[in-house]
Amino acid sequence: MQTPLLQVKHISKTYMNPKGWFRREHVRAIKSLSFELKRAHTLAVIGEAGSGKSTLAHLLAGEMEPSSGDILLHGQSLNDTNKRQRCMDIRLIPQMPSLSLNPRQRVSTQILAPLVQHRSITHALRQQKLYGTMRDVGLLEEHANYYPNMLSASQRLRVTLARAMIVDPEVLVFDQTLSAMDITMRAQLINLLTKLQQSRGMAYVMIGHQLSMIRHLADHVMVMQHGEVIEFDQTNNVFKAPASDYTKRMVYAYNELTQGSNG
Ligand SMILES: Nc1ncnc2c1ncn2[C@@H]1O[C@H](COP(=O)(O)OP(=O)(O)OP(=O)(O)O)[C@@H](O)[C@H]1O
Repeated sequence: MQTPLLQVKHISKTYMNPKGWFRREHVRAIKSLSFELKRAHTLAVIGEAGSGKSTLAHLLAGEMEPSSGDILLHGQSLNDTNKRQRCMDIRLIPQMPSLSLNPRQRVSTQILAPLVQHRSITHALRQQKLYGTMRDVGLLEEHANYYPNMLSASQRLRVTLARAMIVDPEVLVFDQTLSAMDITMRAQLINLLTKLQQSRGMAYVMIGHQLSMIRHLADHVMVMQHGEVIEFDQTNNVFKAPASDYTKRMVYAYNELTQGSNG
């Protein structure tokens, strides 16, 4: 059997919060969580506030280490991979992508930033990658010279996507990126992400509650509660027969909304 692209094995994360002068409060944000993700597949992660979704996103992206357990890419533990390579393999798209852009830097500088550390790459190859990636996400070459405030919200999102993709990642993690978007932007993004996944084979982990996006993009849905997985199934099954109370409520509200707007 083929090794899955991403394997998360019994990871846990405990935060130590200072409490008073000498005491520390232990917050177990994630407790023994495991899942697998294949190449060109999408996993949606949903759950109540404080269930550990963002912590999972940051652990996957290597922004902090799990307290225990292991994360493997192509069967190799990310602990054994050097930090820089790891950050290129799994890229995080933040909650408010526009805010992650520097208003005083040109688009080209920001997209190229993750590549700049690679001194071995020639100028010609860098430019080729820059324009190729911009084209892939639907930006024009002339946008390279723009500053972020000269672009629309949708174009700024494309810049953050291009910045993540310039190092050819295997996995993109979206940490509630889509929650603040309007319907038109979401529809554009669904098309773009589907196209990019087909052409590049990237896997996506999508954290958030946008059930319309999940329905269109996700192969599987994972539901978290108190740092644990309470439901994991194919997207169709979750929509047809949600198992947990949380998912039942979400799917019921979604059906009310969509059937209401159709009828
Ligand atoms: N940096 C931190 N230091 C201490 N505790 C934290 C930290 N980040 C998160 N927590 C705690 O860990 C738990 C999980 O938080 P997390 O943000 O991962 O959940 P979430 O599901 O993403 O929530 P939300 O949907 O509200 O963003 C919560 O109890 C939270 O208070």
